[in-house]
Amino acid sequence: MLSAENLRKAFQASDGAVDVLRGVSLMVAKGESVALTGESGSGKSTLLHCLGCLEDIDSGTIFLNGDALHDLDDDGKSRIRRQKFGIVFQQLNLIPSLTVAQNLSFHARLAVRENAEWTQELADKLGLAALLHRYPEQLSGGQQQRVAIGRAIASRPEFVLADEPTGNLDEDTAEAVMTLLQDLVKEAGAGLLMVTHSERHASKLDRRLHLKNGLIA
Ligand SMILES: Nc1ncnc2c1ncn2[C@@H]1O[C@H](COP(=O)(O)OP(=O)(O)OP(=O)(O)O)[C@@H](O)[C@H]1O
Repeated sequence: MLSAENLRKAFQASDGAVDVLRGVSLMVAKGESVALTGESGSGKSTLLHCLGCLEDIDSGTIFLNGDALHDLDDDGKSRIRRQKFGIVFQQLNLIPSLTVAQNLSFHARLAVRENAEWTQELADKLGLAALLHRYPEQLSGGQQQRVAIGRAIASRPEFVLADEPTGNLDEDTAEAVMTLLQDLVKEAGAGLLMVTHSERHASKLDRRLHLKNGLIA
């Protein structure tokens, strides 16, 4: 289970401090898929980054299956990120100099959990089997998004954090990619917290959390 209690996070911008998270508490169970919605600028990406140890919090607690993430130093945070989380970023962050196959197994290799059979199974399920030797720039937007999803799941994470994984895709492709993501996460028995602007996608997940004025509404 991933749980956060009273998370606070402010940024110092050139025009003053921005209080983004003002006491956020939430819980996502293992195997549960939860949508994170909220207006643009409400702090969805910030919350995801804080939960995934990519951004330091000002105060509050974050626990993943009993481990306190808020107490970890930078090395500890990197280790947890590698071992426990699969993260799909808004800007996919595929590595341009690596092939699709190498991108798919990149995080699994870092987590020392590379498994050729599982990676091949993912490539088949994601419709990437014929593209394994291509480079990211030789793929369509939807194909790149599927590689980013496969890469996040290849390391068999306990939790997948996805920041609008279907942004920039047309409705039909987005729908197909979403279904794949949900199926793969369920099959892996992982939890999913997914930022989305789409009512339709949010309604397909088990539950929804809505961020408003720095709090879960
Ligand atoms: N590094 C930063 N420095 C200063 N302000 C920041 C920084 N990162 C984010 N912010 C501010 O924090 C607020 C929340 O940003 P965030 O990206 O988390 O929102 P969001 O809900 O994900 O938005 P969107 O739906 O548009 O992607 C915004 O007001 C943004 O301007």
